[in-house]
Amino acid sequence: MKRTVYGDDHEAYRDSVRQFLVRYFEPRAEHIRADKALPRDFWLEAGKHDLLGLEVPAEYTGGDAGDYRFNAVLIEELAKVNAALASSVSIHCDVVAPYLVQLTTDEQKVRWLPGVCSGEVLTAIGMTEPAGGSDLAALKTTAVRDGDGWLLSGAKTFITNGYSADLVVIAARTSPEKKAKGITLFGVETSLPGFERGRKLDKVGQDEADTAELFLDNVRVTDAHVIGELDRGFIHMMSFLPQERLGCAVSNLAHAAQILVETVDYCRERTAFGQSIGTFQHNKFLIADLVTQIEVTQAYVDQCVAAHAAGELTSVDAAKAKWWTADVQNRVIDHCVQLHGGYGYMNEYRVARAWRDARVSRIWAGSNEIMKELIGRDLGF
Ligand SMILES: CC(C)(COP(=O)(O)OP(=O)(O)OC[C@H]1O[C@@H](n2cnc3c(N)ncnc32)[C@H](O)[C@@H]1OP(=O)(O)O)[C@@H](O)C(=O)NCCC(=O)NCCSC(=O)C1=CCCCC1
Repeated sequence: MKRTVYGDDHEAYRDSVRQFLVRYFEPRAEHIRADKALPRDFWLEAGKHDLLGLEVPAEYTGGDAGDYRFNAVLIEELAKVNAALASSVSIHCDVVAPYLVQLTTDEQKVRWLPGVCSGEVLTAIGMTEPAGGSDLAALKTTAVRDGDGWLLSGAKTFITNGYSADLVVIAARTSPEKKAKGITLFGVETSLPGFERGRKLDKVGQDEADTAELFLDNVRVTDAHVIGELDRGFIHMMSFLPQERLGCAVSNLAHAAQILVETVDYCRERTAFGQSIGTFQHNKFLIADLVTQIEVTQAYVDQCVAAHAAGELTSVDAAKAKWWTADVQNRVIDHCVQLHGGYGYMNEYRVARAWRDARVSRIWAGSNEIMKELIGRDLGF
C-alpha cells in the first residue's frame, strides 16, 4: 500500500539523508561501533548537510522545516541504517531542539542554536537519575538559589550523548516541597566547573550512541541558564515527551521493517533440503505474519506523524505508538534472528546486533508499562 503521509519534498529530503549516510556513516560504521560514540566530525558534516536544524528557525541558521514530517523522514532513514544512530541524532535535533527553540529567550537562542545546527554544540537531556526514571516528578537533583544565580547538585544516568555533549538540559528541583510543580529546567554547559561525566556506559546494544552518567557538584549557573518557566519543568517535559515518544515509534518501526526486508532476502537465497527456506510453509506463513504486523502498524504510526504535523497528536496517541512499535520491533527482529539460524546469533551479522539494539525500546523514553499507565488513566482508571 502506498504511504500517503509524505509528499515529494519529504521524499527529496529522504534521498539527501540516504546519500549523506552512505557517504559519511557507512564507511566508518565499524570504527564508530568500537568507539561507542559518533565522532565530532560526523556531527559537523551532519550540520553542513542540514540534518541537525530542522526544528530551528532559519534566522538561527536552522532549516526551519516547520513540518514534523521532515523529522520523521530523518529518523526513519537513520534507523534503517542503524538504531543507535537514530537515537543519538534524534536526541540532539528532535528531542532537545524543541526545548531550545520553544522555551528560550532571544539571548539563549543566539547563544546556543547556531552551534546546535552546525554540530559544534552537541546536546543531551538529563531527566533520569540513579534512584529513578519512571517517577520523573520524584527527581532529586537540586537547584538552590545562590545570590543572583543557582547551585546545581545531583546525578543523572543513562544519558544518551551524555559523554560527548556540550550542553545538557538538566531537570532540577527548585522547590523541595512541591513534587511535580517544583522542577525547573536549566541549560548547562558541560564546561562549567563542577560538571563531571562518569563512564561511557557499557550497554547490551545501541553501541554507536554514547550513554553516560553525569555528576553535578555545586555547578553555578545564572538566571540566563533557566529554560522555560521556574517550577514548570515537569510540565514542560510532559508537553515535549509525546514528540520524543513518537520519534521512538518511527525509529522502532523503520528499524524492524528494514531488518525484515533483509531477512526476506536472506530467506530467498538460503537453501535447505534442496529449496529456499522461505518456501517452507512454516517460514512462508511466519514472513506473511511479520510483513502484516509491520504494514498495519505503519498505518497507525503514519497517522500519528500526520496528526503531530497538524498539531493534533495527543500524549495518549504517542504512548500507544511507542509501546506497540517497541513490541512489534522486538517480536519481528527476534523472528528474524530465528530465520537466520546460527548466523542470526553472530555479532558480525546485522540481525544479531539489531536484536540487541531493539531491546531497550521497551524500557526507555517511558517504559511500555508507563505507556499503558497513561493509556489506562486516559480511560478514567
Ligand atoms: C507519566 C508519568 C508517570 C506521570 O507522573 P505523575 O503521576 O507523577 O504525574 P501526574 O500526576 O500525571 O502530573 C503531575 C501534575 O502535573 C500536571 N501535568 C502533567 N502533564 C501535564 C501537561 N502536559 N500539561 C500541564 N500539566 C501537566 C498534572 O495535571 C498534575 O497536576 P496536579 O498535581 O493534578 O495539579 C511521568 O512521570 C512520566 O512520563 N514518566 C516517565 C519518564 C520518562 O519518560 N523518562 C524518559 C527519559 S528520556 C529517555 O529515557 C530516552 C529517550 C530516547 C533515547 C534515550 C533515552
